[in-house]
Amino acid sequence: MLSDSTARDRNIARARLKFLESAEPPATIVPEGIRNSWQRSKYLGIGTDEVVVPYQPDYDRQSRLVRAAAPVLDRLERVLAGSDACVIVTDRKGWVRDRRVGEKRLSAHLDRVHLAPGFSYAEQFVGTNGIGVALEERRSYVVLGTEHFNERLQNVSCAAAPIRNSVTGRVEGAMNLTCWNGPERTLMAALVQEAAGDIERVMYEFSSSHQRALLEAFQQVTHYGDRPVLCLGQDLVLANSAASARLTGDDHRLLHEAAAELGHAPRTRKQVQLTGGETALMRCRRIDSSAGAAGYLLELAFEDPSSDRAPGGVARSRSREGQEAAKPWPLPGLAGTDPAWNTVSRTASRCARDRTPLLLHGETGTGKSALARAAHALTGAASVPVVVDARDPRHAPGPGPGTETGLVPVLHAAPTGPDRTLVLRNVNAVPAAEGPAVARALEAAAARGTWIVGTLDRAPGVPDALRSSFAEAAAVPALRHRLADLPALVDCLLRRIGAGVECSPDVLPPLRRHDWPDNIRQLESVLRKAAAGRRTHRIELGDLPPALHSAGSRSLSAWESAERDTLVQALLETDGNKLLAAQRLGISRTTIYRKMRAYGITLPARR
Ligand SMILES: Nc1ncnc2c1ncn2[C@@H]1O[C@H](COP(=O)(O)OP(=O)(O)OP(=O)(O)O)[C@@H](O)[C@H]1O
Repeated sequence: MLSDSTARDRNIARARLKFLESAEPPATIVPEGIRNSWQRSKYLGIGTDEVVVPYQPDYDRQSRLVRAAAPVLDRLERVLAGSDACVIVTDRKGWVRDRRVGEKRLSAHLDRVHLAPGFSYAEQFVGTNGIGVALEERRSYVVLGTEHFNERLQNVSCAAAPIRNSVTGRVEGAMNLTCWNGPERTLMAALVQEAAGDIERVMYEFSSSHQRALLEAFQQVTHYGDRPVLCLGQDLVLANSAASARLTGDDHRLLHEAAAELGHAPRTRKQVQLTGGETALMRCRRIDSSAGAAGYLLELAFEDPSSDRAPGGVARSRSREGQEAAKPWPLPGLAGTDPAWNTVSRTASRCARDRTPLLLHGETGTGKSALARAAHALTGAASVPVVVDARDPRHAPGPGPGTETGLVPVLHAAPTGPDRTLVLRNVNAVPAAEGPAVARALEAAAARGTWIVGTLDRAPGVPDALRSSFAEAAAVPALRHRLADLPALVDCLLRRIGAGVECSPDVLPPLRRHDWPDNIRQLESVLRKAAAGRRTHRIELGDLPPALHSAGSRSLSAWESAERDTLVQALLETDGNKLLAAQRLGISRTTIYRKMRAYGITLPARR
């Protein structure tokens, strides 16, 4: 005779097959939550024989959730050692953030079905599973073997419980326990709920010490004045009325990103263009609590002098800086009027005129060498700057002392004089051993009136010996931080590309959405390729590469890229008609929706 649980499993398995094959809802023998989840999964067109889930390896391994879960998972890992169980923590969207497995066989199985850190187990990708249902229904849930939508998950059972922020009640993630199917599964729900509660308590301790630290810093600053102040924590925003009157939620996000980029520098300033086009000059301080980094305190000054009512002179002079930055500073052959770009253009021009050695830093392709060239041209010099790249393998140091290789002889050979400019590109790549000799070569060139410019991308480290070779430093903004300049840059680059190439206005939105890790160099290359392959007299949406139609920032495998490109191509060819595109590809409409979501594909609505 069958045991009760085996008979139940068989009945559920039968009900599932019948549901998949017919247009009827699942039989009532199936628990209600599972029935609902099966219906959602079927509607979304999720596969039943293969687990296809998105992967995002670049996640924050030090997030508050991960740190709060670590001691709880450590304890459970010790308790479960050698057993056939595994504990997992996911974020609120179902992305697996940590996993501890008791035995190897289960570990190998979970790897095969991608139930591992970096993958998403949201219901929309995997169908009915403990994590997905608990997050969807916002309550703890047990999914037993055959209740899983996907066959590959049917030999395990799992229980999951949401992890909530105990102050706001917001779901922050899920705690999950998975084990091979077996009789002991009744205790699973109690265990995960207790573990989720433990994580919630640790998170509460973190956030209360973070919130105390932020509140204290905010009160100290706002007590003495009425200038705009904003305090940004992970789930806390404090703004005085001067700040809240001028900022939107999107501005908070922009300012948070800008503050995070400034990193650990104790007190730093930066200009940020807000979503309404206004420029804010922010002074940023990182606030730490006993539980680690709590957030940022931002003191703001706006471009508009009427907003600058701070009693001290500090904010007023900064507002003047803001006004200065707002004035364009055109340089020959280059485009842009973003305040940060104006500032660096003005600095470079002044340094070129005064022959002040300048270090330009910024991400690759932002225009550091181009700025040096243009500022040099603005002095009226007839010569062309000499650019020496410290990363060029031809300038690698020779086998021993006295050999005539390396950077030094190249720098000594560069023409020098009052109308000359010498650009040392990638200063951070100068080998430490060569540093002192390179510094002497730059000094000798500067002594003869040559303007010295160094460039540096994000990688750290001007070699010690070269620190005093540059009297000034200026930052060149990344393209994604000066998107208001995109139309002007596109025009400028198209003029450079060739006779009469134009761009349809439809092309700008996807260009705006892209991250541009290689900045203007990458924009130029995209436009060149689009211009070369364009089907009409101007560049249209369909001439852009598929990656530009997808907003995902994760790196895709070769197979995923190919799949995404095929989807985009089909969508472009059918003028955004998803049904037609799905038919053309031989997949269902729900699958096309799911894949578009997974790859972040965005195309304008059909006209
Ligand atoms: N403001 C601009 N207007 C037009 N073109 C620009 C502008 N800024 C940069 N470019 C173009 O972008 C390309 C990359 O610029 P550049 O080589 O100066 O970047 P970089 O920051 O020096 O890069 P790297 O760090 O890799 O040395 C060049 O073709 C340059 O002409």
